[in-house]
Amino acid sequence: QFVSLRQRILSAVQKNATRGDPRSVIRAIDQFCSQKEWAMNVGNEKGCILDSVVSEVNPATVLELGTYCGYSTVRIASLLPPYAKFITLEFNPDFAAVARQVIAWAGLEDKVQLVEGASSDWIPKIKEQFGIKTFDLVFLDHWKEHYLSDTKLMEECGLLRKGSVLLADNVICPGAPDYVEYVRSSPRYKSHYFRSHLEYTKAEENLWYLGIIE
Ligand SMILES: CCCNc1ncnc2c1ncn2[C@@H]1O[C@H](/C=C/CNC(=O)c2cc(-c3ccc(F)cc3)cc(O)c2O)[C@H](C)[C@H]1O
Ligand SMILES: [Mg+2]
Repeated sequence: QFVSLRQRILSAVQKNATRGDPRSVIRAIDQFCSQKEWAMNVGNEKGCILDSVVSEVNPATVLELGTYCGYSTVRIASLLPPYAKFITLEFNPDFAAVARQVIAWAGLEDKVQLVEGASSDWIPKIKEQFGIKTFDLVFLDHWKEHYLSDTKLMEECGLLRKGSVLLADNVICPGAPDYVEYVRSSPRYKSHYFRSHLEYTKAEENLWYLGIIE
């Protein structure tokens, strides 16, 4: 019978990764996606950039928009200090179900809260529901046409402060031009991009790093 790509990714993790070992989970997904089937995980090249930003920011509060199969969720959660609060939003129940199992296989279910629902519904409720004032780090990797609206929504909800870091995947491919235009022309943001490649390919890509300066 038909087995979805997300199920095949989960099976590859359960077959090849060691329970409780986040790095082996990441390796298993990267091997599957580079040798068997491409999937839109952030991948190892951009993943290393993500790791360095997480380590440098050393965030007490993190928000991820778009969990997908949990690849970047595992990368981020494995680097967080014990007191950190990490929320990842995923509105597709099938992806949420796979991501929960990938996160659990890595032994990180206590480090991250996977919330099933749309960012636009949940961002306004985060303060009261999770007792979070502002986010030290936000990783944007959901539908690209929602990067801008969700960033504005986070601003309006007072979830961003001076020093908050927004890290956005795919600003080149598939691209988020309105988002790039907005943050580049806004005096509130100091932006910087990390040159990289689209996951598992040689195509040019950037991770877009934004520091909020006021
Ligand atoms: C209310 C809606 C918004 N709120 C939302 N709230 C919660 N969850 C949301 C919201 N919007 C979406 N999601 C979830 O996030 C995930 C979606 C992720 C989307 N990612 C891409 O499209 C992409 C494409 C390529 C790519 C590159 C080259 C190619 F040739 C092909 C593909 C590469 C990449 O690295 C990519 O990340 C997940 C599937 C989806 O259910
Ligand atoms: Mg992406």
